Amino acid sequence: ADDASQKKLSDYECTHPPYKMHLLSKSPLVIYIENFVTDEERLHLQRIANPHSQGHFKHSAVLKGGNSAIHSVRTSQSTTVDRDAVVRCIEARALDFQGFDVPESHLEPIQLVKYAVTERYHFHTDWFTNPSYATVSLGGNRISSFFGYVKADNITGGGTNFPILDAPRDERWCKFIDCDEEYESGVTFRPIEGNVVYWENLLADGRGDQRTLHAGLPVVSGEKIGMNIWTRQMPLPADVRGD
Ligand SMILES: O=C(O)CCC(=O)C(=O)O
Ligand SMILES: [Fe+2]
Repeated sequence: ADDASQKKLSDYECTHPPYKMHLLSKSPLVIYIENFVTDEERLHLQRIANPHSQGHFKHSAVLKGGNSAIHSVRTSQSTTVDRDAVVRCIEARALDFQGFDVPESHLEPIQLVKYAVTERYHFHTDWFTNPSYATVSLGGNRISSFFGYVKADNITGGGTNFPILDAPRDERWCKFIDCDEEYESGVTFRPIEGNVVYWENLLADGRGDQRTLHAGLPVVSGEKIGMNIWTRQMPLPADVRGD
């Protein structure tokens, strides 16, 4: 099976799916994107995250600390994935989406996050609140985030809640956000495979935007695998990029 998937990878050609965007908020900028990650890519990510089915997921974050406005408690497990042709294709899409002129060197390695039943990620911001994590030599702060759903079949719970965002009123949003949530609870995105939420983390002056506070709500049943693609203000050190 490994040979088969290796062979398939050597014939692989990067093509981008016709994803569909919906503007959720102009300030902070939040864009919901349907079908940003294809089924083939999702299955590939699940496979490379679990090379020996034991999993490479760890309870410690890659860059831990500093990125918490309130709590950084995360019971989920995270891992980065090797930059193979499929991963590069997703990276290229994330760069193109941001207007073509973000250099590849500003992208952190794609991070996958896995949640079993009851696991969650408490309220936090993706931008580092501790300036020592966001120095020029470390690539500065995280200008933007893509959070996508790589695996979420038969899941209950596990939405992504942004408590400070205003919930949109049009019913067509109810496909993507939990419309049973109280208006005061902000916006909770449903975990829907292939879709991603994109947002900008920093204000125009470079300070972190508190309104991007969010949490991964506890998974009630099923398993969830999410994907983070973070873009920095400046190039990352080569060893962090893994080049
Ligand atoms: O799991 C989620 O819904 C959100 C995860 C998240 O915010 C993160 O990994 O930074
Ligand atoms: Fe986050």
